[in-house]
Amino acid sequence: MSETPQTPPQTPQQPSQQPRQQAPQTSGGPADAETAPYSGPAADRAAEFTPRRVRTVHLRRFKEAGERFAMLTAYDATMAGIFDRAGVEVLLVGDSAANVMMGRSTTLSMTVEEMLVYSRSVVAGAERALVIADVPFGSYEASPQQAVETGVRLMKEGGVHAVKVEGGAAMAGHVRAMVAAGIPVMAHIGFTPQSEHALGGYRVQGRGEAGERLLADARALEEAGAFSVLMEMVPAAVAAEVDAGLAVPTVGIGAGSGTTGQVLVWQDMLGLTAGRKPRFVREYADLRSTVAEAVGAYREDVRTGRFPAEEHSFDD
Ligand SMILES: Nc1nc(=O)c2c([nH]1)NC[C@@H]1CN(c3ccc(C(=O)N[C@@H](CCC(=O)O)C(=O)O)cc3)CN21
Ligand SMILES: CC(C)C(=O)C(=O)O
Ligand SMILES: [Mg+2]
Repeated sequence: MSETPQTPPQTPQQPSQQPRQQAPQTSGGPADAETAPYSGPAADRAAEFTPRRVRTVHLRRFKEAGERFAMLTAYDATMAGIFDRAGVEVLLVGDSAANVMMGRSTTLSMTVEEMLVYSRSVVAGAERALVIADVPFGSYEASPQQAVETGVRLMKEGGVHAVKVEGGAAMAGHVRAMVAAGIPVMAHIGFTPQSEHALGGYRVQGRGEAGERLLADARALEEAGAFSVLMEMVPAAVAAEVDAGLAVPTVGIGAGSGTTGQVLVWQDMLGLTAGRKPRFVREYADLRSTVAEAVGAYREDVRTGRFPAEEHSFDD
């Protein structure tokens, strides 16, 4: 078990026939903010091979180069901008917004309209990351045509670059139709929160014989044209086997370290989520305490008249 990694994410070298993107900047300044998504010597080297915009083809190159990429949820422009500049390759506008943004107990009530608002916000804040939106429960399952219509709306009105669809081989026809319509699709298998009630709660999927089915689902979705397969709460060995059995990159959450990428909900990762945390969460900060202390200090300053001070006030 390693400690919190301090090094910035590495980006795999692109094939030599690819034109190099922007040369790394050596001085600070506004140009750096556009070309170098994170700072430090390793970042300067990586910037040479870092695309201006991460695309699905780059995620495939991570896998081919034996590299890993990071994905994080985002729901607003401010945080999306910070994550984007920190070098996170993929931003997911997750239907987890129903939980962490709207305080609901499940993702089932998320609507396409709500997803469009969050999507536009994240797209506005991200310059380099690939932005993917979850397709909400009830907006795609009925038919491949319904899935295409919702996917088109998320791209056309939400501005996202790709979508994520929950479900196994049963959704392969839907994925095929979406891909044919020009909608890049990430498939989501294993524990699929939209099916919480059908699955009987928050449970690890793919244990024992179910591991074979998981691999068959992943293969069917890859064959249908999914550019990536995400696995949630799957035994690490099964997830590694699925990754090895596919050409497309995989993403894991509670699926061990054998996937190409990893994803977490940002409020979990930064220590904002109250209460019991899923086993797969590592807290990289304690923002709950940081925010509570800062807000407490602000309130105290207001009460005692220490804020605002002269420098915050205007002369006549
Ligand atoms: N804040 C947040 N984080 C998430 O990771 C997340 C959401 N919301 N909302 C949508 C889905 C739901 N997810 C969840 C939520 C809870 C567990 C959970 O309680 N897991 C337990 C039990 C697992 C078991 O042993 O079967 C765990 O300890 O991991 C897992 C996934 C993942 N997604
Ligand atoms: C947990 C991730 C994979 C997700 O689907 C979401 O945030 O909605
Ligand atoms: Mg989701």
